[in-house]
Amino acid sequence: MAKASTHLTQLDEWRALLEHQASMANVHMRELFNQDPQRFQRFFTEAAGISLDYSKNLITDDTMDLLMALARRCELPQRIEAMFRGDTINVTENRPALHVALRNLSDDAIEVDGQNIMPDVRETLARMEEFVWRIRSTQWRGFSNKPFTDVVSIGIGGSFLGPKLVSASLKPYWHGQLNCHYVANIDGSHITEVLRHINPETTLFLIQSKSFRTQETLENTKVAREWFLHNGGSEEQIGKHFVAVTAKPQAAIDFGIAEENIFPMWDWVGGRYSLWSAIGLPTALTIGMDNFRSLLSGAHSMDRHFRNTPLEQNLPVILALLGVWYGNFWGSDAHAILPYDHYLRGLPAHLQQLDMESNGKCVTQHGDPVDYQTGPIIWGGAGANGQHAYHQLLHQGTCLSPADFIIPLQTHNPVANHHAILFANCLSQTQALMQGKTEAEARTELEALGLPPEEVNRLARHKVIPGNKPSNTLLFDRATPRTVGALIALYEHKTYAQGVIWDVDSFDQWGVELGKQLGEGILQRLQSPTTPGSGSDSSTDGLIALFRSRHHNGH
Ligand SMILES: O=P(O)(O)OC[C@H]1O[C@](O)(CO)[C@@H](O)[C@@H]1O
Repeated sequence: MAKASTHLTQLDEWRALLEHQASMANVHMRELFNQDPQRFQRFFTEAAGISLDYSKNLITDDTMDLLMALARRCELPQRIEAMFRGDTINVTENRPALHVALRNLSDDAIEVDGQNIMPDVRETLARMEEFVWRIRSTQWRGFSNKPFTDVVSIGIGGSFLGPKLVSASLKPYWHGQLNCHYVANIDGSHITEVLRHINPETTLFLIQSKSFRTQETLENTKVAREWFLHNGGSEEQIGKHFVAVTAKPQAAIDFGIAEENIFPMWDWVGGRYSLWSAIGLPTALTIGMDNFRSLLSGAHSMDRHFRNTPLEQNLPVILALLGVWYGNFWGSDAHAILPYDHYLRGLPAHLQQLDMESNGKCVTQHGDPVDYQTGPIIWGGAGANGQHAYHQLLHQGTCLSPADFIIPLQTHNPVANHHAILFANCLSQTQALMQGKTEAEARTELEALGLPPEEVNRLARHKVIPGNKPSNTLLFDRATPRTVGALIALYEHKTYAQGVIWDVDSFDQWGVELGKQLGEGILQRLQSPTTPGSGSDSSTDGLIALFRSRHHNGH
């Protein structure tokens, strides 16, 4: 068990980091690079096909030593082992978090309650394999005997973001005849827009819900079912077109899904860690099972790295500790994810759920309030697009948001000189963030343009860029199933490692429940004028009345 967290800020290791930060407060990264020509080599490491340059951070060797000491004091190596061993690390839900078992390609057994879970994992993979083969080879067809052309995955949160990200990341590996769509939102426009473009005869619906009681997913499934029945399908043919993935098979059966069309999930997989399970079926259908297994093997090599590599060379641990450094010692409360790869543009959205749902916590795993910052706001978007939008704030704004720049060395689409230009853009951003531009440099530039002295004086300060803004550069050869698997697993482990330092339960998500509870009562009041419950608060009452007034008026 980790050090009791109310004392985290009292630890000698924590205090040492506070003192060290004070000594670093006026150091500029430019100087650090000037002083040490080996800085890149010193702060560069690789694992599982992913390279990490973390030299453009506000760190010295001492910083890393002190961060590693904190990690050891928080028993990070023991906690990593506890996760792989299947200990009950999700303490509030009283279960392990064993997404690593889903990609365990070794012969090692992994036990939950004394039972080896690997046979179930392998059997499910074999079932997926057969199912994927039957659909892709057109053995399994729609009700009019036509091969499937479209897969619609209905799910939300972890039952949506992970598979959607992987499908999009691996678009070059898609089956030419099979299109994949995702429906998540309860906003009726989402499913309307998807249904508008597909044919019920050739569409397969995958209902993805670990709990099988998520409102958005169940309501969208009802709409899909009605649409199917009103457009040529019949009750008897539902079995050909509706498949579910869930840890609650009875709920899916009660809902009308045929028992043989249900793929299992398990309590020991968290929703946001579930893309490696049968929740990955839409991905497997689009990229094929061989590629899906390569995805798992990429993640598995990152797992082995995380488990077996000393903290000093451990990629997820390094990223985690850098996040702790900025969040807890430099006052940063945001972290940007900037993939310079069109196919990986969904990465910020997936990592938002992964990180913010995992570490957005204000009590420790023992239930004590924390007196330090936990998970940051994760945000971001595709580069180079962001350079023409929010990078201004990164360069000259007042908030500190360290950023991960993520870029492949090679592209799947060598169009003209695009990849070299993209790469240059990525590097120029990290360089600009690091070195900035001094007032003297700004003046020299303006003078070189021949501007009169008063114009130089007026503009120089606006052109100053402070620099000293931290970034990581993550590289891999190309977005292949293996590298994408390793990259996502890297962030999963980073998230867990930070949760260990902050002593939170990274695998529960009680915070999302209150909105769901309140939503039920509000829905009743929106729909029924006789439902009591007014007087909750004037804002909510007023907004409910406004909605009802529009609906009474027939809008
Ligand atoms: O797969 P389910 O049970 O439908 O849940 C979907 C998502 O909802 C959440 O529980 C949050 O509301 C996520 O953790 C989960 O990924």
